[in-house]
Amino acid sequence: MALAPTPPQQRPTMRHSSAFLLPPPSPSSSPAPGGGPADAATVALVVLNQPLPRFAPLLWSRGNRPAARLLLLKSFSACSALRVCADGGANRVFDGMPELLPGQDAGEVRARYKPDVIKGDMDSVRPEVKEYYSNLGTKIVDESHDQDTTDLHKCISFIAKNSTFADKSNLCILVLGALGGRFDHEMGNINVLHIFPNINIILLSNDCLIFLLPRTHTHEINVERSIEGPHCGLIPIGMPSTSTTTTGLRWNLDNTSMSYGGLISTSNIVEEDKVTVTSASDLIWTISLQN
Ligand SMILES: Nc1ncnc2c1ncn2[C@@H]1O[C@H](COP(=O)(O)OP(=O)(O)OP(=O)(O)O)[C@@H](O)[C@H]1O
Ligand SMILES: Cc1ncc(C[n+]2csc(CCO)c2C)c(N)n1
Repeated sequence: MALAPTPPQQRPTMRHSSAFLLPPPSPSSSPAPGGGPADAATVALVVLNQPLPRFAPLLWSRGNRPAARLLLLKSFSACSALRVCADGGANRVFDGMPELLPGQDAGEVRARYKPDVIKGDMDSVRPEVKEYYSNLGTKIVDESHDQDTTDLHKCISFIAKNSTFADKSNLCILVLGALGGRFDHEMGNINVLHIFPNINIILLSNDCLIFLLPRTHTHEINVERSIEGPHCGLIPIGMPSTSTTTTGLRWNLDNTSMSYGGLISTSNIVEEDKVTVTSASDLIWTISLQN
């Protein structure tokens, strides 16, 4: 017998925040308000084979300095506990980190930004990059036998199996370079959100971020208006939503149905610091990032 959907008023609330993108607080300032998935979350970083977003060094190295780590743990805890490169993503770290930090010695930067793992079908990582990181102790996981799942999918499976992240409710996976490239790859990356609906995965590019809002929860999205918005979208991918209700947007939905081929919410505008969303189907939330 099919279970009846949970009535909207009985769903637990899931809180989201992009506070992990804020510049690190200065030691003298009081902790940022924080909140959301990154609040006391363990963060894993996945780098894809796309130009590194400008905030890649910030997200990568937050956890390296003990003092900063402590401070951040109290505020928004965006320390990357595990850094995984999806195949050719390793080339992007090797080439891109020195480019993003031009005032610093390239060799020193390269050695500092060492991935923990390179995983994928290994048809894109350059041999010298693989050897360089392997010599520094990076774990290389060759899954060239699997030509049915994407490298991002392989990386998320790897992180999900890692015992450090036994408590999935406390895990936040930030995926760098997921958007703004080849459309088949972008769709594959968004599909991964639907394959792992119970893991908090955030797809990032320089221009926007995307995450899944599972239908099982009411969502409270704390908008960091100094760095994100105002443009946003709510999109049902894969199946229509018979009912979505929102607050905090210029064009709110009120028990409204959405479907591909019918109404979807694009070019919407965030009007309040907090946006709430309840929906009968899983939705994709996307918001612009300010440059
Ligand atoms: N142009 C792109 N746009 C968005 N995501 C990308 C793009 N290129 C790669 N990716 C992401 O980075 C991951 C690793 O990329 P890589 O190029 O190593 O994969 P690949 O399997 O060799 O790709 P393909 O053989 O289809 O070119 C991919 O699984 C995908 O998630
Ligand atoms: C129906 C179908 N379409 C495409 C592929 C190809 N493919 C999908 S993921 C992947 C690995 C990329 O690193 C490859 C080659 C497939 N296997 N099955």
